[in-house]
Amino acid sequence: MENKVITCKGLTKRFGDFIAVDKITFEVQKGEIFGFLGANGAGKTTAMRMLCGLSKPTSGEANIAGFDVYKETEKIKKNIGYMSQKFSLYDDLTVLENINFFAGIYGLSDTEIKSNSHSLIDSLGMRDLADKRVSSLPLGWKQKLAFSTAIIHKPEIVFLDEPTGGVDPLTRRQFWDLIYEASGNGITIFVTTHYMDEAEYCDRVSIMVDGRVEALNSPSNLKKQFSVGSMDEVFYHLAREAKRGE
Ligand SMILES: Nc1ncnc2c1ncn2[C@@H]1O[C@H](COP(=O)(O)OP(=O)(O)OP(=O)(O)O)[C@@H](O)[C@H]1O
Repeated sequence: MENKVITCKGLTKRFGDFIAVDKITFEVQKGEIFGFLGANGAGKTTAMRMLCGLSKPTSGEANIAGFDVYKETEKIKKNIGYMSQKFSLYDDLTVLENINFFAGIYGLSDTEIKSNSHSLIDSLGMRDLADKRVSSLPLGWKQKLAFSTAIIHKPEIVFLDEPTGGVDPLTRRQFWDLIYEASGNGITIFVTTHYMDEAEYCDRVSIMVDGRVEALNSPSNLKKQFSVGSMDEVFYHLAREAKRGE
């Protein structure tokens, strides 16, 4: 169990009287692909912001890559990558400018930036697109580029908040090839999604309902636990109990 890179115990966030995240407890192993599911309003983003050191918990404990979420938020930020649908790339910069920008933000040296950015562009098969503005790329390409820039500093963990919103299943599948590659290189993946095909690709999945983690296991064990044939049905079974959401 020495390979735990995320541990949280009784982690809670209140907004006034409202308990957005209610005593969540789990551990994630190094290199694991951990799916963080829940209906709208279940508390995923609030929980993820605490784990990234962006929001102070009300109570409970959490340790990320060896650092405490109350006292060592700057160290956490240096050791993680983060990608969301809302915050990713600069549309008016080129592909290469975006890569260089994020590499700089993540603290890489000029020499590292030069060598990393060119090998990244090659590995993504984007050499012909290096000088194109990001605004001209299809969404699927933008997502792959955003993911690659989020891990350019080889973080311990990358947090992905609905990374593949709005693209078709084939493009999602291609995106997941990058996720598997990163996980094979020892990067832990913490991913929220509303797509149940993606839930099937995770090593383990937790499902939040009204601020609490109501189920946590591998997709195959969850299906056994709820005696159903798909993650869709597992999710429906739990989410229909939810009081929050739409
Ligand atoms: N700053 C805040 N002040 C008050 N309530 C908040 C605040 N941030 C979130 N909430 C509430 O906490 C609950 C959980 O929100 P959160 O955004 O974490 O859910 P989510 O699971 O990420 O949902 P979605 O899938 O829609 O993004 C919601 O009811 C939301 O309205």
